[in-house]
Amino acid sequence: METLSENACFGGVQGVYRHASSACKCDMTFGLFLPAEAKDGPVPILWYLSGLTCTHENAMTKAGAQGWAAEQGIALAFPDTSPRGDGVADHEDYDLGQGAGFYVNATQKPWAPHFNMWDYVAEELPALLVESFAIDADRQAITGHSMGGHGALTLAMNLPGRYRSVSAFSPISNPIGAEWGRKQLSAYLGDDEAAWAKHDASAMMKSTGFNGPILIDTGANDQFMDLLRPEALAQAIAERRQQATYRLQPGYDHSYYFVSTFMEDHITFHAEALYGE
Ligand SMILES: N[C@@H](CCC(=O)N[C@@H](CSC=O)C(=O)NCC(=O)O)C(=O)O
Repeated sequence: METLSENACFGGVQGVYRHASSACKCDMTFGLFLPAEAKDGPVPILWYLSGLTCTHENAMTKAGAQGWAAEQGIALAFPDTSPRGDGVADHEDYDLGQGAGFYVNATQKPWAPHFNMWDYVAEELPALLVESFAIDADRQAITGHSMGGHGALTLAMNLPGRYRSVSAFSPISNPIGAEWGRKQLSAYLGDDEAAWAKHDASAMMKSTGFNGPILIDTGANDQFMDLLRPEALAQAIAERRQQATYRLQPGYDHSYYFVSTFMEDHITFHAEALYGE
């Protein structure tokens, strides 16, 4: 693993690192914020999964998360959103290919050899972080924005016991029922929709749910509302009687101005779960 940068940040360190990924079969870059407490021993970690067009850098520089994480003594992981590089397939559309990995393991050409973001985020990167940094593997939580909110919710519901809490900012909530989802799931996973269900937060909520607290915020003025389909997930939460707080925030859109506004709430929410019994 190569250190690309390390900067003092709120008493801790904001680092950027690159490593050869076996899951994605290319070099991958990620950001990691370690609070001051990590000098004394392993700290809890909050994963932040980013949205379409993002790299590891967008949330790291725009979400305003480090100050709140430093107050709570929590590490923050910022993975990239897809494999990248000259030998990696891509598409001219901004919502397919590089920058749009959708947190699945692709089974279809030309994506299959590299687009394994599920394995990368669920297995490879956690193992690397626990091995290389002062991270407590037993205290993990996950959040994300838009495509990353979809990833956070589906990973949390598919991996019971892994994350103590899950939250999301304007998540893609029903990809089977919207163009932000059908396009990518058919490209990466093929036309058999049975393989899509584990990657649909509303379907997973109906079938499985989450054994822990959930917090979701979406801006009421979100310009992508019809693609996100929050109503499908809200209905599934209600039908399941799942423990959850689902808020529509008046006046807010899909941007990082919205994400940064509610970041304190989300980190406080995760801290309660990460430090509880
Ligand atoms: N290219 C489009 C839309 C891009 C966009 O809004 N991306 C969001 C995530 S959308 C869902 O996953 C984002 O986080 N962008 C990065 C940022 O720093 O804002 C357009 O430009 O309209």
